[in-house]
Amino acid sequence: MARARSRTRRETVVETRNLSMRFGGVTANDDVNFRLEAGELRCLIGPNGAGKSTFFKCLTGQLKPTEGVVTIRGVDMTGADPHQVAQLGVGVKTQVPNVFDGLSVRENIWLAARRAHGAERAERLTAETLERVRLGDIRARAVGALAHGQRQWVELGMVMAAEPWLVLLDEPAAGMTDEETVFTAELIREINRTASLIVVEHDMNFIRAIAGRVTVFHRGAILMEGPMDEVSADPTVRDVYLGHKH
Ligand SMILES: Nc1ncnc2c1ncn2[C@@H]1O[C@H](COP(=O)(O)OP(=O)(O)OP(=O)(O)O)[C@@H](O)[C@H]1O
Repeated sequence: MARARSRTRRETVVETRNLSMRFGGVTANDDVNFRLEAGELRCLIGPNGAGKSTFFKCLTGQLKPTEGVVTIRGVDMTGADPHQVAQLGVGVKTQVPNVFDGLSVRENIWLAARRAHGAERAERLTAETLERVRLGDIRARAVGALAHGQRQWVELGMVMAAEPWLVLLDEPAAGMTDEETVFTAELIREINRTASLIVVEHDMNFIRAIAGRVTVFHRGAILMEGPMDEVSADPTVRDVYLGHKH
């Protein structure tokens, strides 16, 4: 019996229990109970100020929740530092750029690979990653001289080169053109072949393109979860986005 059950319920890779985060009088997250299963690609959506980024930061160690617990693969990571989260094999891309502008595309990706792996493997992963993010032709260019979209792909490449099993991305398609957004969605689906993902995003077309499950935040709490089609057709979700219900 136990065996049959474990086959139907996949491993929980991220869980929060009764997570709340307050900034003075502002409740940014309010009693959030969240669960991500192995292999999932989950988007966090919701109107401005709904609490998505705050929740994301509680998962990555950028913020320590006021109340509640965060576990990653069953390990209590509540209030852990970002580097402790990274050490578990978690790849994180925050809204704040995390590249060395003075170094080349290749050097940035190599550094990320080398942080996680030995020299030989880092070399191989760097070459593979440059292909995957299609930046091979500009590998020698300084990252500081690149266009916005290319910089974002360098950062995604840095996440990929470490071969994480869990990836947390905050607005990976922000400021991109439609064409760039399409390729970014492709990259994310590719990452999902070997990693579970949580992606905070605004762009509805992008969310449809990556086609994962969606968790809708509203006023710091989870309003609804499900496939994008179901969620976007839900009258309450539509009202929240149009600002009818406050
Ligand atoms: N450091 C902070 N100090 C005070 N209030 C904050 C802080 N960070 C977030 N907040 C508040 O918490 C609430 C949730 O903000 P959060 O940035 O998590 O929302 P969001 O859903 O990510 O919004 P957006 O889509 O605009 O990024 C907002 O009312 C915001 O003003």
